[in-house]
Amino acid sequence: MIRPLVPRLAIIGAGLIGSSLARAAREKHLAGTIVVADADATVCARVRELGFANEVTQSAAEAAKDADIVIACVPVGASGAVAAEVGPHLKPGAILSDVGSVKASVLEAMAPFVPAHAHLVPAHPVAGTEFSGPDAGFATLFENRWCIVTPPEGADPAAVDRVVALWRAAGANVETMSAQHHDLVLAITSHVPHLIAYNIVGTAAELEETLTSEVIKFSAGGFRDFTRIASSDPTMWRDVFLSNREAVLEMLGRFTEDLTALQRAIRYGDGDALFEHFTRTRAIRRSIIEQGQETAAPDFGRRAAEKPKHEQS
Ligand SMILES: NC(=O)C1=CN([C@@H]2O[C@H](COP(=O)(O)OP(=O)(O)OC[C@H]3O[C@@H](n4cnc5c(N)ncnc54)[C@H](O)[C@@H]3O)[C@@H](O)[C@H]2O)C=CC1
Ligand SMILES: O=C(O)C(=O)Cc1ccc(O)cc1
Repeated sequence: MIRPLVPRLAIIGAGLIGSSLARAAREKHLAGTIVVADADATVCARVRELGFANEVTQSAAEAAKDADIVIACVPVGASGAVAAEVGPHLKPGAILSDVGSVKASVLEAMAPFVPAHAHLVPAHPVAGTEFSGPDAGFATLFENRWCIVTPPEGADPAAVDRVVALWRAAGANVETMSAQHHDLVLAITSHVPHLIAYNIVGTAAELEETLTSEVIKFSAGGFRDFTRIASSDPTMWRDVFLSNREAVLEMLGRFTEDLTALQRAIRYGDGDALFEHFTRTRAIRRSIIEQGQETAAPDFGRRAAEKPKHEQS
């Protein structure tokens, strides 16, 4: 029998990302044993019904015992608590990782709890949906998507290689960078766009009653896409903005300045400025499509086949 990539894989948090990773690991035979822990008893019961784990427990500590790789798949604000719980139970050579959308603060929160005989190798699969919970996951979520690995300075190269190998085997393309750089890039590519969506949908919801109902009735194209993003999990996104405060504020500052420039062009009827701006942004969209990361559909990076069944039309 071929030895699996990870003899014992522990996944802490069985929501969208944790359950997708467990499903991918199961379908692709990446782990000898998949142990799933979730603090929520209802989630544990559902994971047992769905059957993508070999063992299910409410105790992260129990799941971490004897595990080769432990991956925290919880909101970033809970990653320190998970590290504190599993840290004392990590065996020599074990790797603690995560999937959080923010990296520097997660590294800072988890590092103090990782014993000298274990390794901390954080990661972020840049793939997801607006849905949460164990039913929302699917095995192909990471297929041909990026996973960014952010090893701390002096990380053990063999431990980093094992995390990279796991994500590649789950279908992802992997790139390595510092946690700080990750947070700056993701602030503009993911965090600020989510904030814009939350904001515009909030603005529409607070218009006069008749106008709001027309917004809902005629919502198509742009606004409809924003409502999808703005329905993402409130706990997860609260934690993202509180954890990546500096980078988000930096990018929001630049965004606001550029928005003011567009506002001025509209006010003064500067068609050339608007045309030049829209031409530049169109080119960016085209280069994303050419790199094969996006379909032409306005769907924030997801291909139809990657959507959960209930979403496919
Ligand atoms: N949703 C998305 O599209 C993406 C999310 N991420 C990151 O993945 C992480 C998880 O996100 P989702 O899977 O969407 O969340 P989710 O809300 O679907 O699942 C999180 C699970 O963690 C459990 N949990 C919370 N605190 C816990 C604790 N202390 N111990 C054990 N279990 C605990 C919850 O009960 C829940 O079942 C977040 O850090 C998020 O930033 C990364 C990429 C995409
Ligand atoms: O649903 C979408 O469009 C997303 O953007 C999903 C997503 C959310 C958070 C991440 O850190 C990565 C991907």
